[in-house]
Amino acid sequence: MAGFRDIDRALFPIKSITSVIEIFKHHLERTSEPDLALLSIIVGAVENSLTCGRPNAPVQICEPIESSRLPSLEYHTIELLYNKFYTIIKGAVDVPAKNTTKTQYATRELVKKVSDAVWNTLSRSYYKDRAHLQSLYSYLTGNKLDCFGVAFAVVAGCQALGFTDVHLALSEDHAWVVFGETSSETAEITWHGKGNEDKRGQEIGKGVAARSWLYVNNKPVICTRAMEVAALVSAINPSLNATHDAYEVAYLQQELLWLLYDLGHLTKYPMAIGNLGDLEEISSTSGRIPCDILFREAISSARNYYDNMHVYPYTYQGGYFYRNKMYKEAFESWANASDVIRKYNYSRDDEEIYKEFLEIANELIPHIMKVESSGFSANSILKKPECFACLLRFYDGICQWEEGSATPVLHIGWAKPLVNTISKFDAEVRAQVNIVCESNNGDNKMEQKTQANGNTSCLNNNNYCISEKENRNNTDTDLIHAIESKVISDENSE
Ligand SMILES: CC1(C)CN=C(N2CCN(c3ncnc4sc(CCF)cc34)CC2)S1
Repeated sequence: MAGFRDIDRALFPIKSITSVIEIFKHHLERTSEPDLALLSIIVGAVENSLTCGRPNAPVQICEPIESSRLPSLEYHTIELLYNKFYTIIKGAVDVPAKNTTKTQYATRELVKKVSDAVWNTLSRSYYKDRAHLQSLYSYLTGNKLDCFGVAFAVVAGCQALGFTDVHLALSEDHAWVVFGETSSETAEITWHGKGNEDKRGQEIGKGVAARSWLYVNNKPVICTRAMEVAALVSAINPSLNATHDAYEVAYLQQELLWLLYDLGHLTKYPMAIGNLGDLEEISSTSGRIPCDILFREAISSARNYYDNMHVYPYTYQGGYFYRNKMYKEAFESWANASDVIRKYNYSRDDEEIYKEFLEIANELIPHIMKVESSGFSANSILKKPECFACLLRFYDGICQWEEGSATPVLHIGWAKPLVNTISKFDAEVRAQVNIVCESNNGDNKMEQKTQANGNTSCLNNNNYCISEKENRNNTDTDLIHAIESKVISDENSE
């Protein structure tokens, strides 16, 4: 058990954000094994005291934020919780006496036993999606964890038992572990979504599940210990209520993400870079790179390390452009997000990303069209063929996502906003978009990623073209044809 080092002890009682950052700095810079349980308990306690604390707690006003006093966190409080965690985990697993010479690797049974130890000490029934259920502080004081929190607790438990080979694996909406001498073993350790039977102990989806977005085509973020610290920092939730954040918690999260960024621990973690971008957009840190660069770095990370199989980096960027009324750029980001999802088959485990695309298609894009078609300006996106091309690429990606899937994606609720949007572009603008039909030799979707000019809308002798896959053998072709016939009939009526 790593336990408390003197330096940690010396930093107690924790009275300010700065001292929390000092403890993280020490663990990240001076140890090979940052203590996941300790760090999670500390940030969980700080988050809890500032977001779920007593409503009439004394509010410091006009204090410099980093030194604003926290409700003091005593060393013995944290030590009690830390030892409670170790006792729970140690009690559930009889680990063979440490063999000093041979490194002991975890087994599937060991991982399952640690998962059971956490699982069986959770409250009987509680609202699993509530905020502030991600930390070991929540687990140890309230017996409640969300699905990410269970996965994190299992990895922290394995670390406490001395298994340095057990690491967190993260997709965009799920978490599991890798372990063993070559980290090639995988195991489910938490549940996913609502009403799904958990698959704890099983290997990660090999079959049809492997082609769903949920498992990111076997390109998950495989964490180091420091990236597991980045995951717990990303999971910090500053929300006070539906409309307000506790700004001290947001500041702590932002400063810790910059600490991890500077140490290089976010390089292969697109979502953590995106989270930092969101925080910087809200409140930029002077002397730091701007948030739009962070969103671009997240995309580069996903393209360089995860074969461009992650969607969220593009929706982080698209959301930023949308909030800042950069609508042409937003369309490009969303079309690029759609180019990722088209490579997958839709499965019922993919609800989260389905909701993301539904909101873009049926809320955000219609809002943009409304705003753009109310004022008349020569610079309007309705005059830009490249915007029309991006929208077609966006919708086409969703159609292709559905192709070959057991579960349908599109329904009539999608068609109305879609046709409304398309028909806002005049015929002479639409005429400038060349739909180039590309023959693909019927490879399944994942292999198509290396197509000649891919799916990007490109400038081609003054026309904008998007590649269109031939031999669409799918009912959704009707949708494309419906759009085309609608667009053509408009032409005839003009
Ligand atoms: C563009 C967005 C809608 C904005 N926030 C997003 N997220 C917020 C932060 N998220 C995350 N941030 C860091 N690490 C992880 S690991 C994970 C899967 C469950 F373990 C999710 C997630 C999930 C995605 S995507």
